[in-house]
Amino acid sequence: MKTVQQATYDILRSNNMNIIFGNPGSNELPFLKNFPEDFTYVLGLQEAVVLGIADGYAQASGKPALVNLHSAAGTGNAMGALANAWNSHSPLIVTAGQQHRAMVSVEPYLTNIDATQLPRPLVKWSYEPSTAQEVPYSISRAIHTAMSEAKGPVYVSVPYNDWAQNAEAQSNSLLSRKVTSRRALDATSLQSITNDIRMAKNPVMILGSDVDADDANDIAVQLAEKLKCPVWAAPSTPRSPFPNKHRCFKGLLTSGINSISEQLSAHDLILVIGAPVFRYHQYEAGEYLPADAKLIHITCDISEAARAPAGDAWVADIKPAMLQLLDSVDEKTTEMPDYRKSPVQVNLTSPMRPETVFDTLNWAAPDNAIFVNESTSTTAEMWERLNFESQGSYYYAAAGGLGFAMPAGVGIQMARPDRQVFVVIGDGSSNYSIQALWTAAQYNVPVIFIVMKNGTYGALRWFASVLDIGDIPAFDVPSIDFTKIAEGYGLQAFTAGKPEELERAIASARQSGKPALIEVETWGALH
Ligand SMILES: Cc1ncc(Cn2c(C)c(CCOP(=O)(O)OP(=O)(O)O)sc2=O)c(N)n1
Ligand SMILES: [Ca+2]
Repeated sequence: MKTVQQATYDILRSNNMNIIFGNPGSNELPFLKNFPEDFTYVLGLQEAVVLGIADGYAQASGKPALVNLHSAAGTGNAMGALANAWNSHSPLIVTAGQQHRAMVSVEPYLTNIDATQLPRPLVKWSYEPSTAQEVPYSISRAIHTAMSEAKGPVYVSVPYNDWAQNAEAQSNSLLSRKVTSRRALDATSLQSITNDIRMAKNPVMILGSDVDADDANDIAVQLAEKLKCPVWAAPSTPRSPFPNKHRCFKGLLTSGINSISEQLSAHDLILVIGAPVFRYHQYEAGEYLPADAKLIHITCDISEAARAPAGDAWVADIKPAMLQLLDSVDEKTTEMPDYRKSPVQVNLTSPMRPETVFDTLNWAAPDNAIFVNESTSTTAEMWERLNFESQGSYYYAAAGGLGFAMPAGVGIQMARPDRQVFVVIGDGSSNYSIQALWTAAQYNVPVIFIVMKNGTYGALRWFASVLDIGDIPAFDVPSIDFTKIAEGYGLQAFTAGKPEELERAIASARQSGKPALIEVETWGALH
């Protein structure tokens, strides 16, 4: 007779989930007892790190990831990271240990009070099984829910005495289950969209992270070349849906209601695929669409479709829908868009400008490098100067929650050992989950962290100017030595003040095959 713990590990095995990302407390120990040889436990020193690593791993591998947190306190620490995972449709099965089933209602020490409420609304499903025998069924349901489009995190709270109970023999039926959801556009919808595209004189495509998540960037290129249309990445996109040096690519769409309408005012058809309409940032009054423009929205997420403020939406899985469009639209006879002007080389000043850092990094990085961005005031320059040419080459915090990039970089590098991962992060953002450096060192995950040290919360200074706030006492973050912090966590560290120093540090880090942190002093408010 299998225990609930053994039945659960069998379900994880049958779903090819043999890594557990976690940080344990006493409630989780029975789940980890006699830890199976064929599983790996990846320890993060704080739960935002744990969930961030799992998020990066799940996004870069396309596989569901199992997270194991400690009761309410652990779940609470992970909520910021969960907001990012929710917005990036990351398939995370977040489990948390609950107190002993016999005394939960008494609320003893380490109780996860009203456990299923805590992670809402940032999970697709949240459950605490009513009996120990339900646990394997709940874990199986959690995996298939997380993996069905739109993918997303789920939460299961498990009382710690459940794991040693006997599982139902018939729970073995869960091991062979496959749940597949691959929804294409029905014929009528496809016909309607194809007609609108045929009638359009000047279409534009806005692409989002779900294009990259569904491995459809190459289809996006074929579609853009067939339609001869410009392509923008959706505002604040957390992944790169299109090669950013392609002649059709025009950059990151702006993020104000009115500014977006102005930016797209020349177009009579706006085709949005794999992104919400839209992830606005600073509020601006104005029209959601340019006059006389029609918006067509194809998304895998029914909530994105329902909440959009304008346009017509179709819910379908991204790759199947794009293949149908590619097959059914007519080739346009207009001219192909021109390449964007190449960015000018910025004069070498000391300290380096971000542009100089990015040009140097782009030169030193291998072609299929992966960049994880959390240098919030330099995102535009990054999109201008780094190469996001291949699938899965760029990641960013989908809910804008800082503390994503360092752990996600570790998870992405674990998922993609064949590609070099660079985390490019501000000196402010570096403090939100810096404990990820320890996990990189301990598990020898050779990610390279580049800290852009301008001594200030640069993006907040920009936002303050937009909102006409003036100065506030919470802008500057001077006097942090990230090399000492990195060395304290067991990581090799370098400083770089000039391009040649940055090149040398990157080369040394890559030759070592070990993780490294490079602190780069860059131009900022304190200069
Ligand atoms: C968890 C969390 N806390 C605070 C913020 C607010 N915030 C903060 C504090 C930013 C400044 C980041 O500064 P940085 O040094 O990392 O990068 P830049 O100097 O390039 O802006 S950007 C931003 O949205 C946030 N997004 N997420
Ligand atoms: Ca900064």
